[in-house]
Amino acid sequence: MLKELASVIDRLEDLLADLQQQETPSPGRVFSSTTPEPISRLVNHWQKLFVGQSGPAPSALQPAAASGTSRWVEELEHLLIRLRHGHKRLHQVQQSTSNRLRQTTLLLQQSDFSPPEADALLSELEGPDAGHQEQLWKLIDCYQAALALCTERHTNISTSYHELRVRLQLLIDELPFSGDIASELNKIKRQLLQLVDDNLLPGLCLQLIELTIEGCRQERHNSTLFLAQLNNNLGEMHHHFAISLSEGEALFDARTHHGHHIAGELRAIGEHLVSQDNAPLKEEIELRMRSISHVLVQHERLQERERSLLNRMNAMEQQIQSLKRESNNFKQQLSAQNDKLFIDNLTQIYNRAAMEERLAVEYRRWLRYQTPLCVALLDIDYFKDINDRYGHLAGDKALRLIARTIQKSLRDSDFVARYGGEEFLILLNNVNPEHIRIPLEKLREQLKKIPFRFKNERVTITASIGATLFLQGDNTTSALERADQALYRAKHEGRDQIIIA
Ligand SMILES: Nc1nc2c(ncn2[C@@H]2O[C@H](COP(=O)(O)OP(=O)(O)OP(=O)(O)O)[C@@H](O)[C@H]2O)c(=O)[nH]1
Repeated sequence: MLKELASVIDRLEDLLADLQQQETPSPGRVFSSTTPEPISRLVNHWQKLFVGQSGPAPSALQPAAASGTSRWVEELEHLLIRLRHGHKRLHQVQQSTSNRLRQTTLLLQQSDFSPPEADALLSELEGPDAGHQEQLWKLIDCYQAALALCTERHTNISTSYHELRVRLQLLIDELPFSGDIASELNKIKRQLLQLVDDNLLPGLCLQLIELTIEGCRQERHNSTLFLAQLNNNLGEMHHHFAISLSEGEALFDARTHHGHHIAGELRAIGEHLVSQDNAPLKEEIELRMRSISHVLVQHERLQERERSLLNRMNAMEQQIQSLKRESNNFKQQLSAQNDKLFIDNLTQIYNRAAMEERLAVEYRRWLRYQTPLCVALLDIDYFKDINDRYGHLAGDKALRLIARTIQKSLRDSDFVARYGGEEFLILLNNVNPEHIRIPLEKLREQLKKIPFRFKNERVTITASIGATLFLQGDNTTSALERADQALYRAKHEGRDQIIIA
């Protein structure tokens, strides 16, 4: 992809150079607007003498494209700066990705658990520009953990099957793919939720790694296609432009030549008129007039060529417009993809990645201004029972409604993200430290009031909340840990309650 981007930049630079050259007034250019054009002066002169009209030269001789050119130059210069910047960033990302993946590869090669399919995947991973390296890295981590759990050859197992499944579900939510890849990922997620045999976990991890790589490949393919198309368009545009320029120059030369011819004829008429006033003079004039009308025919042909030149310039303008439309589409796709990176697939609220960013921002703000900041963890009570009794689809539906209710219950300036499977993180900024219980109680009550109905049964879902204010000397981890401990207490002291630590 870097290669294609580089050649797009090359083409744009060529085009820009040509446009800039054309923009500079020069007597040798057909569209120069400042230099009086010899041919238009001549035609004007000729019109005065023979047709009895004076005025500006025919419109085809006007510098029609001159004002448009400077606009193109500006736009192209702008585009070039952005492309060069993008090229540099892509290069840096590729470098860091390949370094990290090389480390991963080494790590996995050292493990004696990797089955033969893993080798094929590893060689894919070694490719220089695999995307989403963060998620791949985490998936490989999960894969290693799953293998360790299955073989039980590692004594210091810290991750349980349950935790691993929850981690994998979260990772799936973070993957920003759409279409077939997204539905395959959802299938795996469902399998994770219903998995009875934990020995199948390593296989599911491998499938996830494979899908992520495929997703990256598709993304790369789409970007490469776009760049190739852009490159083609620019190539075509450049071709038209080169033809237009050389045609313009040829036209100018031809016109100058014909201009001289007409001027010579006019001079000859003048000389004969002065020196003779008899019959042979009339004959001579007739002869010259025939010659002039021949030149006129040629002149009309030149005008036709000029019209076609203008048409070509119009085609170019349209191509630039379509190029702009394509670039805009691409930009929109990229920003949609970016949004997806921070939105949880199921609930459509912020995901954990977004939460990490926001928490860091709020923490820095708290350090600077010391306005009270509260972090709360909310976990749905006995959610496993909902899944077990009414099915995972019902569980999914409940999660969506719960997320929406939390969002509605809070102020716009507060922040909520899906922290884990049925766990949510809430940030309340600028709160009155004496009254942080009030909005959280209101939220707990509203969740309890949601009229869930599964299999015709009225079901009440409750939530436990652990919350804390950021205190002197805190960092994000220590505050989160305190909120987590508070949540743990809320669960163990009977659930459906709030503990503020
Ligand atoms: N339907 C559905 N279930 C999910 C999702 N993510 C996590 N879960 C389920 O949420 C349940 C969480 O169970 P536990 O961690 O045992 O907790 P719990 O049953 O809520 O019990 P307590 O938290 O102790 O009150 C598990 O059954 C997960 O499979 C999801 O995206 N959709």
